[in-house]
Amino acid sequence: MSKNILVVAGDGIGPEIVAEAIKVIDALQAEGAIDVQLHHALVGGAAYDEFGDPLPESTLTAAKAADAVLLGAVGGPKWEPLPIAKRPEKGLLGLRAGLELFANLRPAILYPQLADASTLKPEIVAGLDLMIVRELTGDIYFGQPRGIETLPSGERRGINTMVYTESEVERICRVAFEIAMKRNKQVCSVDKANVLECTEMWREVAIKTAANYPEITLTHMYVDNAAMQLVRAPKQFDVMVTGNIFGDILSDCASMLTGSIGMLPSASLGASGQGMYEPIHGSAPDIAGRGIANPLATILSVAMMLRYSLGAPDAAARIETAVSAVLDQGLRTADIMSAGMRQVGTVEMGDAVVAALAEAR
Ligand SMILES: NC(=O)c1ccc[n+]([C@@H]2O[C@H](COP(=O)([O-])OP(=O)(O)OC[C@H]3O[C@@H](n4cnc5c(N)ncnc54)[C@H](O)[C@@H]3O)[C@@H](O)[C@H]2O)c1
Ligand SMILES: CC(C)[C@H](C(=O)O)[C@@H](O)C(=O)O
Ligand SMILES: [Mg+2]
Repeated sequence: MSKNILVVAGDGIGPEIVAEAIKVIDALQAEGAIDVQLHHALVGGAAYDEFGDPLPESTLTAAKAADAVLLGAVGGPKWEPLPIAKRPEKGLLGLRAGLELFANLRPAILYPQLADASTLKPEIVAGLDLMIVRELTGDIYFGQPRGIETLPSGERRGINTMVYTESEVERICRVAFEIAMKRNKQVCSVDKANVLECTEMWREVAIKTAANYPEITLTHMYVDNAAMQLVRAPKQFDVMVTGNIFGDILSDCASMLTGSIGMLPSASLGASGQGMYEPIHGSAPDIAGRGIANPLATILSVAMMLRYSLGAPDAAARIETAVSAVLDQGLRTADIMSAGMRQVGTVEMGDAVVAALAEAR
């Protein structure tokens, strides 16, 4: 039976990179490898401009009805900062929370062809295959109280609150442990338990939950050290599990080990099989409209979507093989360009992946 994908192209480079991902979906559909129907909706700045609301009710309803959501990126200087309730990020955060997508998987894999593009020396980064499991619907992103208030003195005070319940920590740790069971059975939980009670509890719950997974080796690291270790010796990690804000920051950091933030896909999953798939990067306003954005993170997000939500692991693997083939051909967008390679734009890169897909059968 046909599966429904809600496409949310978003703002900035969002529509440019999503167009290339759709080409890949269309190519798989044309040859009968998948059976999907695409629907489109607005979130973020585009939705704010059209409806005065960064997350229109109709979009959330359509997202809930879909088997999967493919999202480009949202936001940009035109809309930030607006009054907090209207900020476009509320659109994306509202979508994640509305769909209860608490588990954000952010794999950071170095394609060997991009060893030159990594910010680390080849011997330190070769073979990197890291999975960051980021909690996505809690933490300081959603904790109350929040806001900006004016004190009697007239000075303003900005407030955000880091909050986790035990059950929220337990369920994200379980996701990380289940993933680790299919990998090297090693999980590093990243926290700031030396300072923040919320993450002190995180660590306790992680240890308690790990008791259900006797084969797992669970280690703990403070987030500041983890950031340093990621750029010092990233291969010491296999699966990292962490909260929303730490995971946001660490995954951007890890992306550069793979050559570019334009290479990292993500899957946001809940308790059902439904998921939202998006590159980890943003709307890149500095390069929007120039046709130079790297579409590979979005195309690789389609592969994750096929694997995790649409039950098409073979098609997913073919996309990953096609991406590798295109890199073998020496094609590089500007962000991953290195000596001796051929620089291409967003559209040419997407076309090359579609062409390679036919070969990857
Ligand atoms: N998931 C999302 O929708 C998401 C994620 C992060 C940021 N944002 C939003 O995006 C806007 C811009 O944020 P930012 O500049 O801090 O982060 P960003 O990720 O958009 O860009 C950071 C840098 O990486 C580059 N970059 C990002 N994606 C690229 C790609 N595919 N190819 C080549 N280069 C790429 C950009 O040109 C920029 O120099 C903000 O409004 C922010 O809130 C949205
Ligand atoms: C745009 C923003 C709300 C978002 C986040 O912080 O989660 C982004 O940085 C991401 O990594 O997806
Ligand atoms: Mg981020």
